[in-house]
Amino acid sequence: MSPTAAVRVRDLGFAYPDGRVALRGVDLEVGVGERIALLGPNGAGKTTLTLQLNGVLSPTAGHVEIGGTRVERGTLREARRRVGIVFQDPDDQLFMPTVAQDVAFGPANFGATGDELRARVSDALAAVGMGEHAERSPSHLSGGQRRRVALATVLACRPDVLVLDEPSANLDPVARRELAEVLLGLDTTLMLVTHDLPYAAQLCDRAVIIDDGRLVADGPVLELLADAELLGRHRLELPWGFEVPRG
Ligand SMILES: Nc1ncnc2c1ncn2[C@@H]1O[C@H](COP(=O)(O)OP(=O)(O)OP(=O)(O)O)[C@@H](O)[C@H]1O
Repeated sequence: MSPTAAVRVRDLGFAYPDGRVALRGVDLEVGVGERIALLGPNGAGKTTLTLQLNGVLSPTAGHVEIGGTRVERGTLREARRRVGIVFQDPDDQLFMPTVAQDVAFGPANFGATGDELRARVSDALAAVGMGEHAERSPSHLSGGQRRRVALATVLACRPDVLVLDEPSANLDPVARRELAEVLLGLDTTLMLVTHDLPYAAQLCDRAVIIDDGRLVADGPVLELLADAELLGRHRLELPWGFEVPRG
């Protein structure tokens, strides 16, 4: 057990208010700077797990630690600063009149002002290649551009852990590749929730499979993807013709 783990999830259980159990005894440790894919079929509990990391949802059993600090009532603000979640639908994250205002919103909320705030906005927009679009309305951007801006809104908060929920969904092949290049250029701890197994292979070293609220596999991403029987058991499939690169 590393004292410097970016994320430590201990025996985590969660049931929604209607009684549906979404997580059962999940243990997971993610090292600083590690890139890990969270794989699993629809309804497995992947999004529910990510929402526990910054306290949007609170566990019904077990706990989460971020950078060694337990996520609980008194540390929620800190957890939200440290863990940035990019939601699947960029429109959940964009609501201001301009791109720059959207990107400034998070860091301003965490206390950044003046030159510091301006630098955060321009750095985050430059990181996602959207610097030229700062004064445009997010609603006038393409889906791929909105996804980049949504990522910038989170990067501007300079999180220690970046969580992306289905970042490649609905992107054209060029936008998908460009987003991968952006993500590969970051040095934060990365947790990627995806059904896009080649994307997981490209971006991550390690993967876990979650099914029916349980963590059922954890290992090098290429080893997991090469195990057709394991994938089949958890309703995961590589795209036709995709060859798992030899690790
Ligand atoms: N607000 C909610 N109230 C009750 N049950 C919910 C709620 N949100 C999700 N669930 C249930 O919790 C379980 C886990 O859902 P979750 O969204 O975490 O799965 P997922 O692995 O992210 O799925 P997907 O790949 O489809 O996005 C599912 O059974 C789902 O129906």
